[in-house]
Amino acid sequence: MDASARPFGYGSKRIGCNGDMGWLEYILLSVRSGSVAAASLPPSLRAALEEYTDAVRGVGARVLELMAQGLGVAEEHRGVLRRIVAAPDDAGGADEMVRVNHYPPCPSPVASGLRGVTGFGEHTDPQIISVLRSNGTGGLQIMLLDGRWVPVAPDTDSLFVIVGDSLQVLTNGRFRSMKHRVVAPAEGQQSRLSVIYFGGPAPTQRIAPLPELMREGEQSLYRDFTWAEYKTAAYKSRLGDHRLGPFELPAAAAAQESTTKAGHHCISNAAVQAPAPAPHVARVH
Ligand SMILES: O=C(O)CCC(=O)C(=O)O
Ligand SMILES: [Fe+2]
Repeated sequence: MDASARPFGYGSKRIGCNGDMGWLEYILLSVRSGSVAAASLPPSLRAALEEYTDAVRGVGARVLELMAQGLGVAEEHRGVLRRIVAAPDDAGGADEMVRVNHYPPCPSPVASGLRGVTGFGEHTDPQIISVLRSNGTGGLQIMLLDGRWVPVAPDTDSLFVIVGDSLQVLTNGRFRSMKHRVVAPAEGQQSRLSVIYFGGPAPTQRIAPLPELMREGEQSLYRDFTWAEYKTAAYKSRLGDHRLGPFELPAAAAAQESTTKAGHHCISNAAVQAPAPAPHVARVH
């Protein structure tokens, strides 16, 4: 039976509340301390979730630090992005989630009642950073700036880092949140299993270009908003909507257009080979 994780828990086929469907079942868990979903988990699952989250949070934090460095942020401010995903509880706590997706082989598009074999429809992740791990099956695809979809080769030893919409805004468009989707395995193929950590900020966090990054005279491409505001808007939208659209100032559309034309390279959604997979990450699987 179809079910929907509203907002947390088990869901099947229904993604969100706005009619998006996919060939998958999933568990969506909030990892915020005191979250009802986490508190009601069996102790061993809760411990595994905490252990896994601690490990991938660390990877995400390191990647954010390297991104800040790559963007030329002075050494004493390198933690500026990382700290937004590590908001202390007295600041409302970072909004972190873990999602486990299971895509069984799809018998046929007709039997599934879906058009084609969409496992998870195209979308961008609204948060700051997502760290994804999967079993040895393919299916994940990312969209290049020219609109081409390219498959991400499966690699059980790699973590895939996805830039979220909020990071695009925090960097005033220097990093882009790119669309990704999952094609469900065909009949006879192995099921795909993925675990994704979503690093979001505290609800009250202002999402606006970081002053540490802005050049003299540079204007923000987005109007100011908080994470709570953006999350509410994202939950009301369809998966494939351009969710940042209503938050863009007119200059953003022009900037996007010119970068695309110039073939500017895009660093988001890169498959990142974990330097040396931490044993505690491996143990969870
Ligand atoms: O399951 C996957 O590989 C990706 C799923 C995804 O993009 C998501 O849950 O946001
Ligand atoms: Fe995603």
